[in-house]
Amino acid sequence: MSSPAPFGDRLAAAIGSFGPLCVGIDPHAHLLEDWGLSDSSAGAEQFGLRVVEACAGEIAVIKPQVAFYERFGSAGFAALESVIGTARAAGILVIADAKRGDLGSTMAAYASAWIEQGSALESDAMTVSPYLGFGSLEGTLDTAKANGKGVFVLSATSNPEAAELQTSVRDGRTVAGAIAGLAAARNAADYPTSPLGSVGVVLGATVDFDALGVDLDVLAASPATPVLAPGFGHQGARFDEVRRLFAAATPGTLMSASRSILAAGPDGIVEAIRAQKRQVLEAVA
Ligand SMILES: O=c1ccn([C@@H]2O[C@H](COP(=O)(O)O)[C@@H](O)[C@H]2O)c(=O)[nH]1
Repeated sequence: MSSPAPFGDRLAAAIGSFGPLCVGIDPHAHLLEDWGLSDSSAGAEQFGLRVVEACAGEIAVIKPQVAFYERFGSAGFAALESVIGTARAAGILVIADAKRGDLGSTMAAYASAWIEQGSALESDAMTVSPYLGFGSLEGTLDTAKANGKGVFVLSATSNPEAAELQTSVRDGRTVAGAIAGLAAARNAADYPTSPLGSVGVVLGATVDFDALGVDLDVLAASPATPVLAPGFGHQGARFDEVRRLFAAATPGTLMSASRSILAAGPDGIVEAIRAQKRQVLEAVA
C-alpha cells in the first residue's frame, strides 16, 4: 500500500484551488423524475455522473448521499462505485455520506468498505456517527490515518430534532461540544504538522453553536479540525453568513449544498454549480 498525503493536506490543497463548496449528490426520486431519469440504479448512476462531469475542474469535493444509492440494493452500490470512481479519477475529493456507527469491530468492516485503499467503494473520507461512543471510532481513525483518508464525525447536525440529544450535558459539556473537542484532540495527536487535520466534524449550518456548546476556537486551533457543514440552500442557511456562523473555524469549513444545486436540472447544473461557487468564494474572500 502506498502512503498518500493525509486527507487534511489534500483537502486544504483542493480548497485552495477551487474554494470550499461541497456539492452533494442526492438522487431523490422527485429529482430523478425532474431530470428525465428513471427511479432506478441506472437513473441514479446517470444523475451522479452528470453532477460529477459538471464539478470536474470546478469543485473541490463532492458528497454522495449513500442512502439514495443503497435503496437500490446491489445495483445501487454498483452505481455508486461508478460515480465515486469517476469523481476520484477526475481529481475530485469524495466524502461518502454513509453515517456509519457501530461497535469497534463492526466499524472496522465499514472503514474497510469506504476508506481503505483499493476497496470497491474507496472514497477520500466518510461520515460516521459517534453515538456508540467516540472510542468505537478509534480503529476507523487508525484506518483513515494509515490510508491517507478522512473521517467526519457527527457533532451538531442540521436537523432540528437533533438538539434534544446533542445538547445533553455531562461533566459540564454538551455531547456536541465533547465530540468536537475529541476530534480536535485527535488531530493534535495524529496530525501535529498539518495545517488541517484529517478528523473532521459535521456541524450543520442551521445550528446555533453557542447554544449547542461547540467551541469554534477549539476547531480553529492548529491543526485545524475540518468542518463539513450541510444545511446551506434548501435547509435555509446562506453562504454569506458563513463567517458569522463559523467564526474562527471558517477557513476549514466545507459548505455543502445538495437540493439547491440539483434542482437546476441537467441543463442548468453547470451554471448552478458555478453560481453557488461564486457566492461561496465571495463569502470567504
Ligand atoms: O447534519 C447533517 C448531516 C448530513 N446532512 C446531509 O446533507 C445533505 C443535505 O442536503 P440538502 O439538499 O442540501 O438539504 C443530505 O444528504 C443530508 O442527509 C444534513 O443535511 N445534515
